[in-house]
Amino acid sequence: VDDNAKSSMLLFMQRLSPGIVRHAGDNWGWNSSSDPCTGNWKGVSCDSTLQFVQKIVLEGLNFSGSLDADSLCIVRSLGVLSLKGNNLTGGVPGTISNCKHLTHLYLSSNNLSGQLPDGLSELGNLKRLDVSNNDFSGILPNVARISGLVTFLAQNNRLSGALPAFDFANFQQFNVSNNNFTGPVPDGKGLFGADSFGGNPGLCGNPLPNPCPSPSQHKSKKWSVSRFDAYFGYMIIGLLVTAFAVYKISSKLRQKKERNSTPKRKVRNQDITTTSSSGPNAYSSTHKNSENISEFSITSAESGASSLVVLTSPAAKDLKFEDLLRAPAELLGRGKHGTLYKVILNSGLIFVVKRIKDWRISPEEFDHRMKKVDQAKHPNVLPPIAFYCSKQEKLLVYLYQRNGSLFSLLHARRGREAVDWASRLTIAAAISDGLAFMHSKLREDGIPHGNIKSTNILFDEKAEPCVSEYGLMLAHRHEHPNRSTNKTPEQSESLSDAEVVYEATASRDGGFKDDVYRFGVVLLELLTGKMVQNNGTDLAKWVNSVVREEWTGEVFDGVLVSEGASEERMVNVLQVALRCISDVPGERPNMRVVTEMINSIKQEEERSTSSEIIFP
Ligand SMILES: Nc1ncnc2c1ncn2[C@@H]1O[C@H](COP(=O)(O)OP(=O)(O)OP(=O)(O)O)[C@@H](O)[C@H]1O
Repeated sequence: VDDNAKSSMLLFMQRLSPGIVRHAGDNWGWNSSSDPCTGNWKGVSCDSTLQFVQKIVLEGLNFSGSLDADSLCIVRSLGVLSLKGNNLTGGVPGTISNCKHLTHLYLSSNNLSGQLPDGLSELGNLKRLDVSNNDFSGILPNVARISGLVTFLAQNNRLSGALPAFDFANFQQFNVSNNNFTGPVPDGKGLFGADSFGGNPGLCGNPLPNPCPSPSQHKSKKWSVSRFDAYFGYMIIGLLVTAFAVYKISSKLRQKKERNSTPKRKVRNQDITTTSSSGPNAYSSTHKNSENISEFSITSAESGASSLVVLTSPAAKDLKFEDLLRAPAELLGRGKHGTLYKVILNSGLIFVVKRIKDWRISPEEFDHRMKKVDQAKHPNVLPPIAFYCSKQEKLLVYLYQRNGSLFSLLHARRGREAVDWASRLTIAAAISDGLAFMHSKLREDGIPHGNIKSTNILFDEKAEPCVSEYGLMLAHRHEHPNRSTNKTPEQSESLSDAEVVYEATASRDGGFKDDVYRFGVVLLELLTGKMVQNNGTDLAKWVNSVVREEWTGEVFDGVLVSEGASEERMVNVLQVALRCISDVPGERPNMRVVTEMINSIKQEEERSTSSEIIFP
């Protein structure tokens, strides 16, 4: 066994049970002076040449450490790992995906916790996986995609979410009972009974006794939730209006004075018409023809008027705030930065409305940012359609994009073909082009994107990729770059991961460098096909460690490798990504340079594929 593998095994053992090597007797092996295959290391079995470790079986030994997959998976030949019946704690690291030759993984009856990593679903040779009797939670990675899996045991955990679409025809053992799974049981073809699925109150359908609700029942529930949200919005606005009316009557004089003393918005001379609404909210609306911008003022108890500002997109021509508020809203998601609703207007136009939370930005600055973003138009950047901003509430309207996001394209394929290399390269080039353009237009104003990630890369009606939510976050940090340095330690500790990344780069240029980092993570997602967690720091760390170990080939998505994508060009894109995710912001190239590099790789790809066409 080579020295590297041996020292990694020793490290793995040290983490599994700190001190065991020192305290166990001579019959234990596992020390640097002997060889794992010839030195009788406990639980280790090797191939017939005694050069490659094939099995590590350490069951019921009271080990109370953690599973160090980073070290273990350096033993490339490992096929079987069993750590059943110990007291291991912590999670299963995503780097378990590096144990490419694993066929049997037994981790049952420990105290392991956290989410099972997506890396498990990349173990394409796995036949038996047992994670039962632990404390795992969160959604299951799509282990159903491992075609040779014959055993999957995950009972007695706290796993949740929907079950992936397992093809039970191949299975010999299957059990997910006593978890928190929800939704329908995949078609079991009668092979597994209720004891394989029981104890999950949210699971339904055959072979469980509770049938699944029909789609119409489901819809009406969702509908009523979204209706509730819409009416809740009406109620708040209604209350504000009433409060304002009372306030107005009781202090007419004072209010008049206040209005006179409040600096007025500049209103151009042509234009103003006022209408009132008999809808659930009382509006007064003003319409400006100049610059194609309409403003609908909503009366509120706040200082000054707040308004729906409709921007220059032709899709927004006749958009009115009351239409938006009256239309049924369906909750699309609750992200870190707010809630997203899909709103279908009577006209058939479909919008999404983002209700932004906790953004300390003044209405004036918000107004300025959104108008600037609207003016800098690029085909690969989704323009905002309209916005509403008061002290309490910030709403941003975009056109609904029915072709989904890059995230769903890569990770929620639902039987679709995997995205090929040429398309990934095209997406990378288009997005970097859009970002480079926006950076050049908005650098002066200090408006970077702020939140680039694959869920914010959408495919428009022509299936062109475009980056959404440009300029949405972190504005206050650009305006006050020094604010971060005045933080107390307690304040600094309470920063989110995104803020920490940002804090590290806080300067006028910091947000743009932060965009480059996040774009680098998107490149890694395209190259590896892996999901991004923790703002991409995990993925970046993993890729860096694999590259350091000179197994660069291992980082690429298996489907790209089997498609025969050019390794040279994948490596070239990887090099761009690694520069983008440099820990030192000053070493990251700017988006213009990134675009040039990606476009030249794309051109090379196009040249080489066109020269592969053989003419008769
Ligand atoms: N204009 C749009 N059209 C269609 N789907 C959209 C649109 N904008 C966002 N989505 C999708 O809706 C879902 C929820 O979006 P949301 O922005 O709330 O989540 P997020 O991007 O994960 O979080 P956040 O932006 O707050 O960090 C995502 O899957 C996203 O791809």
